[in-house]
Amino acid sequence: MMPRINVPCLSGMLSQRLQGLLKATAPIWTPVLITLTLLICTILLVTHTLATIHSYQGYWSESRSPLAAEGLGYAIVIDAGSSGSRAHIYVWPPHTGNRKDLLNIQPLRDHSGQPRVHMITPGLSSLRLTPERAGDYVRPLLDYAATHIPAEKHRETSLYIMATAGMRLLSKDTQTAIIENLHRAIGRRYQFLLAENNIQVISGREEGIYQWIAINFALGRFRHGHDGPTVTVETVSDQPIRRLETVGALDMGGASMQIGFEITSAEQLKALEGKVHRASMATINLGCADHDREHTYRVYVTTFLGYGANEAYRRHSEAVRARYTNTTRRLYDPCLVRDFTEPPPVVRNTTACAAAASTAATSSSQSAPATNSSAASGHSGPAGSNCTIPVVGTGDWGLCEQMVRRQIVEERITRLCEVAPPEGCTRTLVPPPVNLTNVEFYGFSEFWYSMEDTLRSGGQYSYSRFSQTAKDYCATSWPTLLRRRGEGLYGTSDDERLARQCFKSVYLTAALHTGLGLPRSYGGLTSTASVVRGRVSTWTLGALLFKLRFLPVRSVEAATFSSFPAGPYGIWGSQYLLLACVLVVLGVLLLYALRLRRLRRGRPRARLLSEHEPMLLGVSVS
Ligand SMILES: Nc1nc2c(ncn2[C@@H]2O[C@H](COP(=O)(O)OP(=O)(O)OP(=O)(O)O)[C@@H](O)[C@H]2O)c(=O)[nH]1
Repeated sequence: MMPRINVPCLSGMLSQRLQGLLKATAPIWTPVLITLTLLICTILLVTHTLATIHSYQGYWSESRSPLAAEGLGYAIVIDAGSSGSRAHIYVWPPHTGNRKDLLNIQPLRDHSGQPRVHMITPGLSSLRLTPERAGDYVRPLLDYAATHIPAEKHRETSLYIMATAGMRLLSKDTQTAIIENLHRAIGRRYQFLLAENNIQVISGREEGIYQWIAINFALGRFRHGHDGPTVTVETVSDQPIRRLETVGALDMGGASMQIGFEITSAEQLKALEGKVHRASMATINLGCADHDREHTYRVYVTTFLGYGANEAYRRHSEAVRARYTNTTRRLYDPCLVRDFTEPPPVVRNTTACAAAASTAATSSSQSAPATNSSAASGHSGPAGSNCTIPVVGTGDWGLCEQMVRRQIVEERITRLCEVAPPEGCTRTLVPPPVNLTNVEFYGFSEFWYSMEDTLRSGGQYSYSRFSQTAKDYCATSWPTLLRRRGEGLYGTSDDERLARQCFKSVYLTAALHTGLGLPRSYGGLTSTASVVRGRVSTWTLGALLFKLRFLPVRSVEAATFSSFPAGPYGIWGSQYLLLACVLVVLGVLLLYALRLRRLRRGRPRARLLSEHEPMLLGVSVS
């Protein structure tokens, strides 16, 4: 008779059969499972280790890091500006290990707590005719740095020389000649790390970005948390982010001026549509990972080459001299302090000058009153065909303001391209196409020197207060100013600062209100020295933070390398992985123990069951 199979019972029969099978084979599969789990974990960990070794090696070979594996890291950044070069020395402790933190880079300080900075004048661009003298030029700066950085650290101390507007105004060939000579001379004499692109003429945009980073770092605006003014940022990801509000940076040097501020709203972003403005946008990621939105900032940053205070003065001065006619005996400049006589003007060889020179030569009574510097220069009178008509200050704030404002407005239309794009041509002093009145700005360099040095009006800016102080200053006669300086009123201000302070004060306000279009009632500007709330805020610090921004993640990897490798999700990703592996192994072990216990307890029942196995399997024979 054929056996009859009861179909509805099939699945139950099978599962019971499976259970029986599992029970029977439990002592075999549990150790196999454990071994497999351990094997997979080992493979994963080895893969991570290899990946980490790879990135670790890449790091050292790629940047020849200035980061000391333990102890302090050092770097030297030379700001080679148009008016002089300054060596800044920076130092930082090992990274905290938290990927969210930037390196805690600080200036090296002297015993009184002042940052160690050494300055030389004139600017690096003064080597344009003698580039072979680059080694002699930079030596005082590097000797200074070498003295203050421990000798055993020299080999791991990166040296950066970043030249700004003065060098930007030179031809590419001249720039290259100076840079090559610097490389050769430094390589011969010093041990500092000097990669090929560590000596650079940086763009105005870069300078602006670095200044923006530096001030926000100094003010703690890159911190996490909401212990300060916050803002909703709509411009870095699909979801708005709430974080600390950053401030804008205004930097007026001798030859150029930079502005940088964060674009936070979609509305501002829309206003910046169009090629020219898009070119002024920079996306800065200060995080450790490529797609780190929390640390990504969209910054509007632009530079106005030629709109530094000294270059602006040079053009203003030319405009004054352009009023020269055959009959001019002396020229008057409302922007120079009253009764100051400008040393003989720039050498110009025009027919009119030649005529004036010969006229002046025949009239000793008309020769220029010599000032200290003009006498020293040996050009206190007419010199052949050179135009040496004196320019006398009248210290008239109102007239000067009119002149300077007109200069800015007219230059928007007429200024020729002095330097190849993208730096020069289109960058006349125009307002950015977004409303700046709600932006808080910090002003550097001339914004500080011109407000504070002689006028003692640094800090919170107010047009009415500042212009009144400056108006009084302009109208003070030159001999009175000299006497006051003798009494210690103007600190270390030299003749040039005292004499041009009137122009610079006017220019500063015109740059803000006519150039950048800020209303005179605007009160959001704070001019500041290079130290803000005890923290340094020079652009060189921003440059270093930016250049070393990937060091934190690498140092985390490096620090944890010997104990446990970091994976693609960092050290925490790897730790989670390890934890998961351990939990799985523990779980399997527990299961195994429970099984063994139950097997031991249930052995007689198992035997009993096995006696009835055919029935339990649902096969009945009829
Ligand atoms: N009073 C005072 N004036 C300074 C000092 N350093 C520079 N200046 C003057 O301030 C102006 C701007 O100088 P910097 O900020 O050094 O600008 P720079 O780097 O030479 O100029 P760029 O190349 O355009 O960036 C120049 O006219 C300098 O003469 C300083 O320490 N004190």
